[in-house]
Amino acid sequence: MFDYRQYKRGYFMPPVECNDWVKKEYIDKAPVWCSVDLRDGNQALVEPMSLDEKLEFFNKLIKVGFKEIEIGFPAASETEYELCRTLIEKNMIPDDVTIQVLTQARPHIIKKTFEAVKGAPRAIVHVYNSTSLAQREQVFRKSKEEIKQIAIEGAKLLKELAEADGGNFLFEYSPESFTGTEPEYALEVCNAVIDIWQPTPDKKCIINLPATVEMSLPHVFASQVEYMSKNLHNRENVVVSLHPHNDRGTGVADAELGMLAGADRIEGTLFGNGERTGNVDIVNLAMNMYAQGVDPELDFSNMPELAEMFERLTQMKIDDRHPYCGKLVFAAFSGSHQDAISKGMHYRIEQDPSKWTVPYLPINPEDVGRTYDSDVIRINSQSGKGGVAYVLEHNYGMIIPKAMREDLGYAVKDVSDVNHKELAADEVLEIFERRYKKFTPVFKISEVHFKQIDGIQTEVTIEADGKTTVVEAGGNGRLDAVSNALSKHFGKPCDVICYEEHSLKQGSDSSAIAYVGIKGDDGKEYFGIGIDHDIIRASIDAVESAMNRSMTE
Ligand SMILES: CC(=O)SCCNC(=O)CCNC(=O)[C@H](O)C(C)(C)COP(=O)(O)OP(=O)(O)OC[C@H]1O[C@@H](n2cnc3c(N)ncnc32)[C@H](O)[C@@H]1OP(=O)(O)O
Ligand SMILES: CC(C)C(=O)C(=O)O
Ligand SMILES: [Mg+2]
Repeated sequence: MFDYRQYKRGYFMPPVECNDWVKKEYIDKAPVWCSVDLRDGNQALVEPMSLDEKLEFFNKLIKVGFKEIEIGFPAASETEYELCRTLIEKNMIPDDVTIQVLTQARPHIIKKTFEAVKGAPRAIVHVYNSTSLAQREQVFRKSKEEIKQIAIEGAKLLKELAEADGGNFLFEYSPESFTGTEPEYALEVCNAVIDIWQPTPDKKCIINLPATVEMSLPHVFASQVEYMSKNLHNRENVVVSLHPHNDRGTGVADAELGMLAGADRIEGTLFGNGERTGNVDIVNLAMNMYAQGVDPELDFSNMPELAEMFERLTQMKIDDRHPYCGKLVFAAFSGSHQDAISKGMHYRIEQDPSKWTVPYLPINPEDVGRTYDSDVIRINSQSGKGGVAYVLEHNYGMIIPKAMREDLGYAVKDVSDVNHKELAADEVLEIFERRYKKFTPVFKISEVHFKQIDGIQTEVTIEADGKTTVVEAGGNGRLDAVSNALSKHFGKPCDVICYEEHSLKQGSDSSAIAYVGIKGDDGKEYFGIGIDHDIIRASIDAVESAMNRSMTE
């Protein structure tokens, strides 16, 4: 049954209008980031991570720059508990990093959690209970007052056990399923918790507003967050945290608008792993800030390494289109995009290499450990001359003359179209060489001699149809003299309309490439190339190839 009438909107608007967040244009400061990869991410995996895998993940999160890391739900399993004990007992928690542990608001689970964090240099104990209408009615079958009592009792027990332990603990409370909870009621429960904890500037508490299930447009969530942020007790000593999930595919928008609405902290995961459609993707969020010139306070400069670790340990796959990280997110196959990117890259070098404004690429791929050569301009049947020229320039140092690009562009895309596949750089090179140099010729020039009398006089030895002929001709330069010799011998025009050359490699073994275009007797342009250590030889080869093309096409 595919019937939309069985559904209705399950969220509640705040009792008063809350839309000050609309007036803020962008996020100008990184929030406090809390990774929940090892808890929410882990609990959603087909095979939760082992102790060693979690330790590797933890160390990588530290390397990226996370200062708060929810390491698990210690009462859930031996592995979760052991991770906690290992990090504490082996002094693996850096001084500027705080671990966080999650517990239900149930006494035996809270007690077990405190046993797990005993001796931690610092720890956030995160307690939650569900407050939504659906869960109150269906799961707990309790009244609003009874559900509030669960939160109150949990909050009291946290305070009591922390005081008894004397350790360095901070508290966090989540009205789980906040998005399905009436905002006035969520506020009432959170304020009851704050009133118990009595946070101070030195010991703030965290109120975490989860979009446990994302239920609304992001602006609705932002209004709910603003309502909470404006009405929480002791607000200056409360860190308002968000924990968006991505059920509607707008977890990132929830987090961003929620920050505009007053949130100070974000809980999320790398690449958006997590329950169902995932937690909010912190890589995406942080890179969105980065791409607008705001310091995200996380370092994603080696995205390929991070992605490799993530895929290996979680056995999840990062989509090819995943923002800032997927294999294809910097790739341009289409001609007009390639042309603009290629021109934008040159413009940047000419104008100000310290600024990035290249069209179609929100960030410089090199910033996240990607390369221009293999990641950006890729060739298939949608590609154009600019892209093909870019590939040859960036991979082989060949600067294809403008006049030749269209002819080459169509030749390359035709191959891709016929074979129905992307072409790698070496395949583009092969097409280029086959078209302009390595094809079966009508004739060959086996010898050339020059004399400098009244300009240049030449003797060109031409081999065609099994015959060898020496042709004499003159010209105002070597290339002109050779093209005149060819024209004389074959009785066809060989007018050079384009000639460019440049060296290909630096150093003693440097070779040169020459590009020649001629106009044939049909008025069409034909191109050839020559590559040799001797630039004269390279240019003669190029005109020979161009003339041959005009006689074979
Ligand atoms: C949105 C989230 O991601 S929340 C985090 C979810 N993560 C997990 O659950 C992973 C780890 N969890 C576990 O390993 C287990 O659930 C445990 C070990 C914590 C508890 O297991 P169990 O004791 O078997 O109970 P279970 O999780 O099924 O909970 C059921 C009972 O706890 C109650 N309960 C569930 N959550 C809470 C809560 N946050 N606060 C208070 N009571 C709760 C339920 O109402 C139910 O009560 P009942 O026995 O009276 O019917
Ligand atoms: C425990 C809470 C914060 C949670 O994971 C959620 O509500 O999604
Ligand atoms: Mg969650």
